[in-house]
Amino acid sequence: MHAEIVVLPGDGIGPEVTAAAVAVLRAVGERYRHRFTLHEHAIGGAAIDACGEPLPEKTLTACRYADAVLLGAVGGPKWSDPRAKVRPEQGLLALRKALGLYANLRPVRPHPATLGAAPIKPHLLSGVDLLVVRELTGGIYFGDKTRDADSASDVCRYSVGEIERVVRRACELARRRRGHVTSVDKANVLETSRLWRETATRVARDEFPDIVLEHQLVDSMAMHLLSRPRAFDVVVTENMFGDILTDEASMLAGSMGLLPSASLGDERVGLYEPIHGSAPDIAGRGIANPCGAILSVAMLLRHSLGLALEADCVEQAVSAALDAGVLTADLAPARAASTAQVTAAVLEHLTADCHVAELRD
Ligand SMILES: NC(=O)C1=CN([C@@H]2O[C@H](COP(=O)(O)OP(=O)(O)OC[C@H]3O[C@@H](n4cnc5c(N)ncnc54)[C@H](O)[C@@H]3O)[C@@H](O)[C@H]2O)C=CC1
Ligand SMILES: CC(C)CC(=O)C(=O)O
Ligand SMILES: [Mg+2]
Repeated sequence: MHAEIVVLPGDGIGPEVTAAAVAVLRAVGERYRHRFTLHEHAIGGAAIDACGEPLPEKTLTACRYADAVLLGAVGGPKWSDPRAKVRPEQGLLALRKALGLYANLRPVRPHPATLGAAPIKPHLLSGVDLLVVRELTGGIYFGDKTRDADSASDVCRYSVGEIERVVRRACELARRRRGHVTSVDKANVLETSRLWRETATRVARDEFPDIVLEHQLVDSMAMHLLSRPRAFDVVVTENMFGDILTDEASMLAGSMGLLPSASLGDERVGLYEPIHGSAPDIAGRGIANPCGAILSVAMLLRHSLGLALEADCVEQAVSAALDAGVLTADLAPARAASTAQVTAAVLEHLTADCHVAELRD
């Protein structure tokens, strides 16, 4: 197949992990004879430096016409002055909104080789397989903001339609999994959460009678995620709660650097990025974990290009590299491999022993 893919490396470790992901994408193209045409564009701080804005028109136009977008991360101290008029993060938020990517899928599946890196008892982690579906284009990140000398405000707003479509997406995904959805809100305090809960209940009852829906308040959910993570299948929640809970959930896997994501809407184009940020504390040292970015390539192949076998293959190659003990410093500080070494190990397994390869050849 032929696909046009826009690559947005961004800032900090963004370009480092994106280079790894692109190497894997190119290897998949060569191995299975697909023609992936890659177009690199600027976003975030890099775009502010190049042309004064975090999401240049040229970048947005390229993304609109692409089959998929692969992104690293944006932001960093260089652009974080509180008085700054433009911020790298605005570019990413604007891109998600412009492409209508309202459902952010963040799977969490601890790998046996990284259980030791998780600050959680291993017996709680075996069998954990959860999928957080985070609403991505509404809520407090997108509400009106005010600021004067001694006060500030951020408005959190959700419409029924915004809640319905993401809950529907979560229920559809649950149907292909274990049929259980946990909707997370703060309905004991927030009006937006009361609307969220009412809407989720109605959508599940009327359209998904086969799905078991439960509700959980976000504060206790933060605890349950760590104390009984096996209890969850699909978790659906609003934008900010999902952002925070998934960084927490990354500790089930052992590192923020391991988790991928797919941001989807109703159109074909999807945006694929690791859940982590630009990690300024380790940027430029060649030690970032590229697995979250590489696994985002697997999600891109599966969700935007319909290449499920190739996606499985990438996931198997990452698992094989982890099994072989090729781990970056976030997972194995005492015997750390570099970003390049982990990428090389993934590429080696991808071409050497991917069983899916034989199936298709
Ligand atoms: N999607 C995006 O582009 C996101 C951007 N950000 C931005 O990133 C910047 C830094 O934010 P932080 O709060 O420090 O969050 P962060 O996710 O960049 O880093 C948090 C911690 O995790 C570590 N870490 C993250 N990714 C890693 C990887 N692949 N390998 C090894 N270690 C990794 C970092 O070294 C750091 O100690 C900020 O400007 C923030 O706004 C934050 C989250 C998402
Ligand atoms: C705009 C981003 C910085 C928000 C975030 O932390 C994320 O999407 O994970
Ligand atoms: Mg985040």
